[in-house]
Amino acid sequence: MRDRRHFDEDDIRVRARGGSRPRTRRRPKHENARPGFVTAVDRGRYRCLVDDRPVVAMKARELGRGSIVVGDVVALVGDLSGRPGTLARVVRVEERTSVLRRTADDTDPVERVIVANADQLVIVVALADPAPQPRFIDRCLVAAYDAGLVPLLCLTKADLAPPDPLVETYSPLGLRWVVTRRDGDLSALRAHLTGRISVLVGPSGVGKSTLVNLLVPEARRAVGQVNAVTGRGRHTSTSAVALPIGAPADTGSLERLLAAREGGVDRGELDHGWIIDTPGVRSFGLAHVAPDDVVVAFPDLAEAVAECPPGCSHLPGGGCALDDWLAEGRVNPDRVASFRRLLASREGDSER
Ligand SMILES: Nc1nc2c(ncn2[C@@H]2O[C@H](COP(=O)(O)OP(=O)(O)OP(=O)(O)O)[C@@H](O)[C@H]2O)c(=O)[nH]1
Ligand SMILES: [Zn+2]
Repeated sequence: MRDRRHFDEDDIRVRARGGSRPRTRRRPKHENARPGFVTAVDRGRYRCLVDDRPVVAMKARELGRGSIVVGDVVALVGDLSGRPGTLARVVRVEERTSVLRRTADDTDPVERVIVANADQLVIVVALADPAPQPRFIDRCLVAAYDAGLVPLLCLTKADLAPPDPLVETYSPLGLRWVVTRRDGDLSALRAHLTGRISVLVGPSGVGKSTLVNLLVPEARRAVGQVNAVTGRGRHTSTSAVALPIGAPADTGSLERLLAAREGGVDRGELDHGWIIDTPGVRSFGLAHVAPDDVVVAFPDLAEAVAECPPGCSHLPGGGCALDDWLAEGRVNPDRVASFRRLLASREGDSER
């Protein structure tokens, strides 16, 4: 992401003419573009981190209808000072390492990318008030595996109820988990967040905002700055916001974080990460996910499903091996029910 890593021919030609740079009426000189990280999006305005400062940008017309979302790494030109009232232009969106999508609901085939480049989905669930919904967890697991994000189960409000039943269900599946409470120690959660770009998702009231404010005490202020630019209130925004945790963020530390994914940098050497809060996203539609990819979130059922006839819908009847395994008591009925509910909801039956 270091800028001007390469010179293209155009750049060399300009220099070869010598003397003063020619005044041109050409398009922006993209070879001079600088890298930025999109931390918030609000109605056509993109808040980007450039070096260590926030810059507000618009999309260059030449980008057309392509979307820019939180987590995108972009190339920017124009006024990159970050001074109030200035507006830079995004001229390029770099290739995404992951995309987290949702559909408006399970039967709506229109995919919407919510977040780019994340590598962890933090599924925030309260141990009580509201009571945990394993179906919500299962749905998020499907979305995470589909998007190539590692899931982390974050069980909040540990002061109200013990984590045991959920941990007993999910830790045998290889799911990593942490337990938190607002008056407790968050170091285990912090350790999981360091060196990653994490998306937080959870039902209303589980304590997500509480957690974000504990992790990033200045979060409110940072969010306020976005709105000072756009003139709109936080309450009207349902879009995602990326917040740095740990060491102060700049595009250099982001570069190391992205390199860690390819093994170029040891994740243990990183001292910062990003959390992406998604206030408007309560869950994920799964219309775009194939049945085989739903199975991935249910490793405890994989052995049974392997005995199914080809093309099995895995719904009751129709020769699904799960029926036999259920009858023989070899699989957990709650898990089968959750699996089948997710599959059925994808085909248009309402889950709720
Ligand atoms: N007992 C207990 N209550 C908590 C804890 N964390 C948060 N709460 C309370 O739970 C309620 C919801 O917390 P929020 O942080 O607003 O939850 P949220 O997930 O952001 O909710 P939405 O804004 O609706 O998405 C508030 O009344 C918090 O004070 C906790 O660890 N223990
Ligand atoms: Zn089947």
